[in-house]
Amino acid sequence: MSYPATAPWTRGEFEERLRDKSRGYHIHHPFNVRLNGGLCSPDQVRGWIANRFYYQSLIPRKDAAILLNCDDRATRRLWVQRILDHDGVPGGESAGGIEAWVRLGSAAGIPPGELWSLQHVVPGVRFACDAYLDFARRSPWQEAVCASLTEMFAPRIHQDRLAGWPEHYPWIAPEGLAYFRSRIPLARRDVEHGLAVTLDHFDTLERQQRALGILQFKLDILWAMLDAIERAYPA
Ligand SMILES: O=C(O)c1cc(C(=O)O)c2c(n1)C(=O)C(=O)c1cc(C(=O)O)[nH]c1-2
Repeated sequence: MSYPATAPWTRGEFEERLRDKSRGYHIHHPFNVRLNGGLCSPDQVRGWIANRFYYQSLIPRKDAAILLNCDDRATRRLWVQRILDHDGVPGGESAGGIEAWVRLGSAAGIPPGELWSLQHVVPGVRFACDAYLDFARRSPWQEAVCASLTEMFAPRIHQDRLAGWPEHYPWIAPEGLAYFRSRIPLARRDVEHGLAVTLDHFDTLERQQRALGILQFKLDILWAMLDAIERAYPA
């Protein structure tokens, strides 16, 4: 039996190609390699935390843009949890991911007001994060879901931080690292859902190739953020 050259990849093959994109993840960026290898100065670590705060602060707005564009109730019911994970629920069990990031900043010596002021956010980081929010606003919701799939690769980078930072950066109070610990199960849960949406929606070869392009766009955002941070906080 012969298949036309344009037959879509099987689900397994498509997923493998998506996962293969890990090779371009920011875990391999020279700045991250130095950061998780214990080679960054306190100013560089603080610069990274303060700049990444902008990304964290936009994530729930990005997820709200997906909800706005999503006409599928079943998806919205699952997706709304992501906003609560980051913003927290008043009186709830967890203060939320953004608050946990603020605590990371405090543990590293950055007062909350200084983080919230965004005074340390450099233009390249701002542009990159804004591009992600803008993409989620303007694209079909399934494409924005696909862009979130860099989270497939995130548990490893969080684990690297948990494993290395206490020894490399003993001046950071250990309770500040709680954000990284909290994200590992949440990222796995999010990816399970995001991957199911992506494997269902991108069901022709052309669409599957588009999905790989979207994932590359998101990898580029994360990479460009570290390029900008590296430039702002030279060794
Ligand atoms: O620390 C990291 O390297 C990292 C990367 C990513 C990512 O790959 O987009 C996310 C996160 N962290 C993260 O904490 C997070 O909540 C998150 C949400 C999303 C998303 O696209 O919806 N990515 C990420």
